[in-house]
Amino acid sequence: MTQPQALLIDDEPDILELLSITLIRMGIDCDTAPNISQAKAKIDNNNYNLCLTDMKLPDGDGLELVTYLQNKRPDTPVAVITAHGNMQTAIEAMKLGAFDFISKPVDLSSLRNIVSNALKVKPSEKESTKTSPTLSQKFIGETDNMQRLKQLILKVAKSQAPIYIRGESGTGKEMVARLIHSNGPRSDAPFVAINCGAIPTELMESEFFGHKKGSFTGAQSDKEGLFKTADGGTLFLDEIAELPLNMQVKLLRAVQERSIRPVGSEKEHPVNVRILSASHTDLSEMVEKDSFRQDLFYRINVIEINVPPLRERVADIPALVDYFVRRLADRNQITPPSIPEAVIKKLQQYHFPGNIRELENILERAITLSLDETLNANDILLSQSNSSQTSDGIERNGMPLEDFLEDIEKTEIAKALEQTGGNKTAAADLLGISFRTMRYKCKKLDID
Ligand SMILES: Nc1ncnc2c1ncn2[C@@H]1O[C@H](COP(=O)(O)OP(=O)(O)OP(=O)(O)O)[C@@H](O)[C@H]1O
Repeated sequence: MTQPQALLIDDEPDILELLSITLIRMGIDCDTAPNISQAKAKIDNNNYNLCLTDMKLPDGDGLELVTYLQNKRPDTPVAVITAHGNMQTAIEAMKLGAFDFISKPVDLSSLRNIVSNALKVKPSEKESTKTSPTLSQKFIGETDNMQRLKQLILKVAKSQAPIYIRGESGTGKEMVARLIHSNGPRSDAPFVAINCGAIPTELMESEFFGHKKGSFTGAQSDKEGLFKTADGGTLFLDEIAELPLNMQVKLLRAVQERSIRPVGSEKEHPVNVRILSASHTDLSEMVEKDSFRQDLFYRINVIEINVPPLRERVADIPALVDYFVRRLADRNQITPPSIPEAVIKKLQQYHFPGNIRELENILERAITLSLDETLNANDILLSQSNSSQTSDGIERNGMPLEDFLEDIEKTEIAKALEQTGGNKTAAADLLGISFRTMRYKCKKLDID
């Protein structure tokens, strides 16, 4: 196998030497350039496996090279070297397509991580939505917006940029995060998902960063946090809007410094994780209301991905139904029932507040209850709980508004819990609220 080749661009000979020595020790051939014009000439004539560029060069800035490479050599990963603390330039470079960034003074172990991840990036001709098995077989959707989403997943999978995935409950945000991980250079390392709304506030810091034995009552032994578990891989922060403000500060620090400090420890530990996050609430609105930190939002939202609700891609319903029915039949060891057009029509007219997860649940219930070889439109039970008719026809009868609204809330929650067999997470999805809100409301309204 031929040795990989890297182009290093910096006007400071000492830095070029440090970078070269580190990369040569990793078995990489190094070529160097002191400015943008020489770098461009070399890029034109060589197909490098990796470029590393300083941001401040005598004849321009590194962003120009990032753009140049995106156009000329889109398969060559480029990482930028930024002045310490200059997060803004690093984020701008990643938005333009840089693979990752490293700040000065260059930390050699971070440099080695970035370089080895960059060398694992596969060129795009070998990766397309057709050839990626998980994308073509498990991520169902051929409508234009889903095709664009699949292309975007493959593109961002190659970079290390933090991604924020936005979409209603049950649209497939976690699936998108898993696909970004499995199609990228970290795919052999762990993917760790955390639901930020499901961790009790008092345990959050220890869950994220770990703790030392004896650091608080109940800490009977050292514990590794989720950042450490995800080391080398991806950490997926689901429902990030649920993070309390004090944890937002700590998360920002960990993301910025790329290191963590377990509760009760004096020492910082470097970690190498890619952060993906998701939420069904509008984080930018929360930033405006001061309930989400702007600096954290800016840091995690380098690239935003929107997952469309199911009602905006009804043309995908037949393929999704086919996929889920086969999967459910396989799981239950039965022959998949046939699906008449009337079933598809009924589903396509529904508004799916719980999106794909709700579709899956509806089909599961229908298959479990129906004993026929053909699913009947009557087997498809659709929730009324989110329809606009909910409070129509209900008389307030002089009841104070607050009590009246509580009554409605209680009824709707009870209905959703009944539909999901008492599963609070699924019921929260059906109602379009977070698990944490669900837990809070159940407690407040005295629902078991
Ligand atoms: N395009 C798709 N093709 C097939 N299955 C899908 C697709 N999108 C989502 N699913 C399935 O739908 C279910 C819900 O997806 P997922 O958990 O990723 O949604 P989510 O948006 O993260 O939900 P939540 O907001 O509750 O965290 C999962 O079982 C997932 O496998």
